[in-house]
Amino acid sequence: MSAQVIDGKAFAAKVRGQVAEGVSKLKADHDLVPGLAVVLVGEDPASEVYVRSKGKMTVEVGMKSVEHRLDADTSETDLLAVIKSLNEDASIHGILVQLPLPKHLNEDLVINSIDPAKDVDGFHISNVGLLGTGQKSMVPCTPLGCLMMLRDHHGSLSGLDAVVVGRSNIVGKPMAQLLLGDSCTVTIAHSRTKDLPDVVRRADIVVAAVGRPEMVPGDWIKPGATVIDVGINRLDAPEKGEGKTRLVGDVHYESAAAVAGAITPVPGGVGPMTIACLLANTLTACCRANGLPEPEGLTA
Ligand SMILES: Nc1nc2c(c(=O)[nH]1)N[C@@H](CN(C=O)c1ccc(C(=O)N[C@@H](CCC(=O)O)C(=O)O)cc1)CN2
Repeated sequence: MSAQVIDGKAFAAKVRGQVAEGVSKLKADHDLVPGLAVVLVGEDPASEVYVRSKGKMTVEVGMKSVEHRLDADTSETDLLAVIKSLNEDASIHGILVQLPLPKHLNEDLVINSIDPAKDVDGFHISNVGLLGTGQKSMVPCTPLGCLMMLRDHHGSLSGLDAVVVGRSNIVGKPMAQLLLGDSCTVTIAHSRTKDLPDVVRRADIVVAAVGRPEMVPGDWIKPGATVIDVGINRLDAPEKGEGKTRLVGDVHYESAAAVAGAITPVPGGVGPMTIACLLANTLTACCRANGLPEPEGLTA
């Protein structure tokens, strides 16, 4: 294995430390405490874990944490009423609705009912438009985390060829916008892209966010390229014992690590950066709401 492993867990801890410093300065200088509200509808086990972690880490960096846990059969009207009350609550600077939502709820309608200034996920249509036109916005947490790791590894990204494999609204599209903003030459590829291996082979930076376990093998990777694996796929692992599972990314780690210059592991790569960037966005939202300068190094 030759690639340098980009340690997302350690990087995320550093980002959370910077957020905690920013929070303590806000308290000392302005008597302000950023507040983050997380809304969970239903009992999806993975979502439960993520929401618990978000609440714990919010408190650890010194912010106010509020959780709204609603039944799986909650009506759209009731969910919108919760969001309206959070939009109007001056002690809340960030609102997040954990995804996926139960099927009977219209995800776009729900997300677009969040005050865009409090939309710390960056999923509101206004924030999507602002990011797409290069204006100040709230930036989706996972792509922001990837960008931070890439900037840290490369310094400047200017002129590099980047291929994003995946075209989701949550990761692929905003990731491409962020890389363009840093002057990369960006290709968005996906499962139907013609000659996908050759397209990926051109890239100095590969961001894999396609949601298919180990889809990108090492022989698609240009020697020395940086590989950011956004995938989190849980597979059965009978070799570890009955009922056991293991997590893999969208990249075949062993073969890719043998040729890449740098690579993020799964777990311990992009995943932990998602929550760290959520906290960074909440601090940013609080600063903006109060007309204060934004924290340095924590935004795009
Ligand atoms: N409203 C949102 N919903 C969802 C988002 C989001 O950004 N906003 N992203 C994902 C889930 N997610 C946060 O919500 C998230 C996913 C993964 C991790 C993480 O740290 N993963 C670990 C592995 C965890 C495990 O063992 O299962 C890792 O990769 O090391 C954090 C947050 C969907 N929903």
